[in-house]
Amino acid sequence: MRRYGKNPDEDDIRVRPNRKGNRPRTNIRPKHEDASEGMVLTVDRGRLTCLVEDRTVTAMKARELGRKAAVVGDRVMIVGDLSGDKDTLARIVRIQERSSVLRRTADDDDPFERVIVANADQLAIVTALADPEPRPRMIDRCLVAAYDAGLSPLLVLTKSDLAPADDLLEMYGTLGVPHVVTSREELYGGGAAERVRAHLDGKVTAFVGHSGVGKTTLVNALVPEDRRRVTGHVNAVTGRGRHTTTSALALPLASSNGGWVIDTPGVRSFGLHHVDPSRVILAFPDLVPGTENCPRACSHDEPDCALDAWVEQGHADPARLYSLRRLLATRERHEGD
Ligand SMILES: Nc1nc2c(ncn2[C@@H]2O[C@H](COP(=O)(O)OP(=O)(O)OP(=O)(O)O)[C@@H](O)[C@H]2O)c(=O)[nH]1
Ligand SMILES: [Zn+2]
Repeated sequence: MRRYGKNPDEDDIRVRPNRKGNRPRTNIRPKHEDASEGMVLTVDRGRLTCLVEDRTVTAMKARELGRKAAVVGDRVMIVGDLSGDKDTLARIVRIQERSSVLRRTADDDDPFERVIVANADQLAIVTALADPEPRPRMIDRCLVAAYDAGLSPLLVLTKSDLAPADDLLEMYGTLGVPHVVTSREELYGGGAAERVRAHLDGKVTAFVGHSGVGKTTLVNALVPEDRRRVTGHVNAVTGRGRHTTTSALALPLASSNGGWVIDTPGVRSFGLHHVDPSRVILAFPDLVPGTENCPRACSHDEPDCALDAWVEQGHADPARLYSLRRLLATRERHEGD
């Protein structure tokens, strides 16, 4: 029997002639009052793994979302089969407003700058003290990305069995960046995992670091045993890690108060050309009042910048202004960034 009325389950819904002549639309839009909220854990070729309550649900983006991509850490509204059973596919119908976004820079593999992590609170910058040698410029760029995105930075210095941390700590002491020094032995026997965890509890922390710095070793010490990754998978031919995916992966922080560790494989650097000096300077509250007499849209690194006078008058430590300018200067890309 033919039924009338607006039933979204109806197969033969009549469509209105479309004046613009593009794809016909039904006047019945799907309703999503029954959607559940989930968190995106990882993305792989259009399939998103989401946590809905305590279930892991595979989902695809609904067409109505258009070009906007959901990324790891996103809070999304999902409809459809949310059982988490094998071979089920749910639909993401909305991406909730983000509290923060972290952008990866464009590179050879991908010409577009992209958001890689949403809603992180903190950026853990993982640097080895040796093998590979620390790269302060890279650390500075990560700090700028963190300050610009409104994330608090955390410096994790690994491989302390190979070299001391003093020089680096002196360099970053001026910035007041919190830090933890670790080694593989201390992570898996000593108290280093607990020391790192103390900075992560209850927060969403994105981990970045160059290949070989010991990020996998570190992350594995922080997440439940059954979520650990295999380390040392470097392809003998290409020299690259086996996991070439650019998607990050959210892992629960073991024995914590709802903390998340977001591992970001393949993130070599951040796009910084969108960075606004007026946001970076917010990480320097002692310098902010000194900018009152700056010219409009001051880069804080130009002859008329009022910060020189502010420091000369003794309102702030000159080393802080030096550090700010060092950070702002990393916005210009160099070879190897
Ligand atoms: N000496 C020393 N070696 C370490 C330490 N932590 C990790 N390593 C070694 O450093 C190498 C790289 O460690 P991974 O944890 O795989 O490093 P990663 O940063 O994840 O590197 P990719 O997998 O290439 O992204 C491995 O051979 C580790 O065993 C440490 O504290 N001290
Ligand atoms: Zn200025």
